[in-house]
Amino acid sequence: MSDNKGVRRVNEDLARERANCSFDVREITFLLDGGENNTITRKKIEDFTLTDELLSDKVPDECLSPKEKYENAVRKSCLFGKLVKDKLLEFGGLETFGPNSFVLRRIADAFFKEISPLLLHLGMFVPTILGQCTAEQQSEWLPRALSMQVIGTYAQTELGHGTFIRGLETTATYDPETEEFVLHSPTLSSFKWWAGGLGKTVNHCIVVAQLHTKGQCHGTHPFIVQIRDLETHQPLPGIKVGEIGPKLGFNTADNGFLGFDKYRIPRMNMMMKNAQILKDGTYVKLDRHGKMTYGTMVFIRVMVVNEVAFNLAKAATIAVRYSAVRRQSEKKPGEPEPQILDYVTQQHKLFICIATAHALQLTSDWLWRTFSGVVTDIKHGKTDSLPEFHALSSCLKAISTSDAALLIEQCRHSCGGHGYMMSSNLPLIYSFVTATRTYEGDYTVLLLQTARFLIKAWEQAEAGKPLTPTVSYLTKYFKDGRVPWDSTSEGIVNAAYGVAAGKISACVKSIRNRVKTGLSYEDAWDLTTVQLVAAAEAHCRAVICDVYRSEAVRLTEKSSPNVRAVMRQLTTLYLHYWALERIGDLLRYSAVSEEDVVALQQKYEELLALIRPDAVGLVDAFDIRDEILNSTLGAYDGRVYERLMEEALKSPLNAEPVNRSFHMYLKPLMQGKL
Ligand SMILES: CCCCC/C=C\C/C=C\C/C=C\C/C=C\CCCC(=O)SCCNC(=O)CCNC(=O)[C@H](O)C(C)(C)COP(=O)(O)OP(=O)(O)OC[C@H]1O[C@@H](n2cnc3c(N)ncnc32)[C@H](O)[C@@H]1OP(=O)(O)O
Ligand SMILES: Cc1cc2nc3c(=O)[nH]c(=O)nc-3n(C[C@H](O)[C@H](O)[C@H](O)COP(=O)(O)OP(=O)(O)OC[C@H]3O[C@@H](n4cnc5c(N)ncnc54)[C@H](O)[C@@H]3O)c2cc1C
Repeated sequence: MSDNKGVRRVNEDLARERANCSFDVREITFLLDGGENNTITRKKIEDFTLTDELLSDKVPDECLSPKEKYENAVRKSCLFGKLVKDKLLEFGGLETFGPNSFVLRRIADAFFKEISPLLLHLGMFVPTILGQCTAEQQSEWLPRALSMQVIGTYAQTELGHGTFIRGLETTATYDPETEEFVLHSPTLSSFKWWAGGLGKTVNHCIVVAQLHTKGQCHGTHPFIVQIRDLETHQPLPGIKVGEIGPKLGFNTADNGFLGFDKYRIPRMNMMMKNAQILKDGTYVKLDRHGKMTYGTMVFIRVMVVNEVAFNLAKAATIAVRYSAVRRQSEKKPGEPEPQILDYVTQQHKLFICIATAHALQLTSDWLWRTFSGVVTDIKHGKTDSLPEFHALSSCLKAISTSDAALLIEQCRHSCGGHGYMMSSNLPLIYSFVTATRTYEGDYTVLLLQTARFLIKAWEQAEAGKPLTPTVSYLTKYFKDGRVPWDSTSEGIVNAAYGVAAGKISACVKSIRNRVKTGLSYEDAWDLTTVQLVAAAEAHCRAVICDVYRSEAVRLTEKSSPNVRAVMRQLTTLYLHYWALERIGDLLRYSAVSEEDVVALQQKYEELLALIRPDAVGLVDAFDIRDEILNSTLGAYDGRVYERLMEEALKSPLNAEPVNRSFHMYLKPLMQGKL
């Protein structure tokens, strides 16, 4: 579907693909948007936000200097921020920042090829105020933050520590005399490092620091800290702040560093929902669970699953449309060059990207609903569901970001040389998504968090105790022996759970055997971490396969037969792909036979052929507007070569026929005068 305005002649191959598509593209768009009404609202918002006047960039962003790029990003952020403030709240007020904030995120991509310097303001500063402040503090900070009088970020990571939060060195020492906290950076490694927008943009930030009072340290807590003057924007006395320099991506996010020299903030600037300091310096802990101050990280991990699903959908749209337009080589001598989409290897590279985008999107919707339940529980003082949710969100964040980054890179490979052009947008999509594997909790570290939970769950199963929903399968597989094999979708999901259970069991055995040799539990755990990461990955894959399969069935119950058929083909393709990828595990833990493996491969190849005629329709159904795709290769009309040339001509190097370096260096070199 496209209502893109001003679309010129569509490439003939793309037009033919669309004519041959077996289903009504709009139907799948509605499914992915969560209903027709959501699609209508999204399109309305897109229509009045994505105007040429706001978006036009005479020189491509990637041709600007770092400083110009940043300034352009600030300009657009302010325009975008004003738009959100003035207009978008009409579409549901603050509620817009619930699931509908995904629409805002989507539109933001039309404004920023990289990142808005204000992303962390809306993405982390505001959510932390909501999650970590008392009602009284919220009434002070939230209106100022939402009206952008106060612009903030989230400064937790330091030069010396990111993963190990308990190891952070910045101190916040309470002084009862003045009722203030004294923030201090005692070492170079204690300097805050990385916070987005900190380098040049924000005037406030949330600082995570070790709280000291009455001579005792109570661990890390969040504080709201003003770092720049609201009028002059100069850093305040006692603050050392700057930008950390060029990175693989995120280059318009002005990630920054920050150090404190005995810098004072009022007592009430400690975010006091989960712990308080009384005027006399008494520490009062309100968090019965103990990790409630990590709440913003959990929230962002949930958001990130959706974020990477959307970015993978963008990459798949670009690569599939390009593959329908691009013709190369010959299959049989003398025949016309085929569309590269007709190569089975190309289908193998790309259809898994479409299926994974669906799998992650549906899993993310399910995760969001589960998260809402946990938040409601917490509001009622119940924190029992938190350990399971932490384990679930950690592994889903790790696997979704890692899979998406690998598959986006695969989309780039599938576009050959042109995929390497910045104007294809694939390099920027990749550089953005590959960072998600690291920030908000590194891949390995988060999988090891899930593994802790899985090992405990296994021990509970052994003791005959009840298990929480996402690990209840362990009871079923709590026995030695191989899982029966059955090649239906349900059978493959069961086998995936069987593999996870087998791997968890192997980890438990390994740890126990090592402990028996006299090692401490910690050492035995450490030596088993390669297996533990693999077990957590297997668990997570089983969950994604299960949720994707069951959600796709549920969502398409009322769909037309053709939509149901193509959605079924995609889920089956996904399950077969992962069964084949993990065939070694299946041979080890299930009763799959050699003939079954041959049948799996054959079915997988049949599915590629079945999906082929609908591939362009499937990416059209993501309904990502050209302004948001930002790609010479992926635009709806398929005018790939024209766009590549148009963009090339915008290069500043083409502004003059001869560059001055010819006269300065080349000519002297040619004439032996250098
Ligand atoms: C235009 C519209 C805008 C709207 C925006 C919307 C969307 C945008 C979406 C996304 C983009 C947003 C922003 C993106 C840009 C960049 C953002 C980057 C920001 C950052 O990058 S910001 C820094 C994040 N930095 C980390 O992410 C550090 C990772 N490091 C940790 O997270 C911890 O350090 C850990 C967990 C490794 C160890 O922590 P530890 O040492 O204290 O704990 P320990 O290992 O001892 O565990 C003791 C017991 O606590 C349990 N436990 C731990 N954590 C828990 C939790 N969260 N909940 C419940 N239980 C938890 C354990 O499971 C265990 O349980 P048990 O004992 O039962 O096993
Ligand atoms: C683009 C980007 C934006 C960011 N934005 C912010 C921000 O706005 N605010 C903020 O506070 N932070 C931010 N960060 C920091 C980010 O959260 C951290 O980089 C991340 O949590 C990883 O921590 P680290 O850098 O300390 O990695 P390290 O922990 O040093 O990891 C290095 C390696 O050691 C391994 N490792 C570490 N610990 C263990 C362990 N226990 N077991 C096994 N292996 C281990 C890791 O797996 C990894 O391979 C950002 C980072 C990036 C890249």
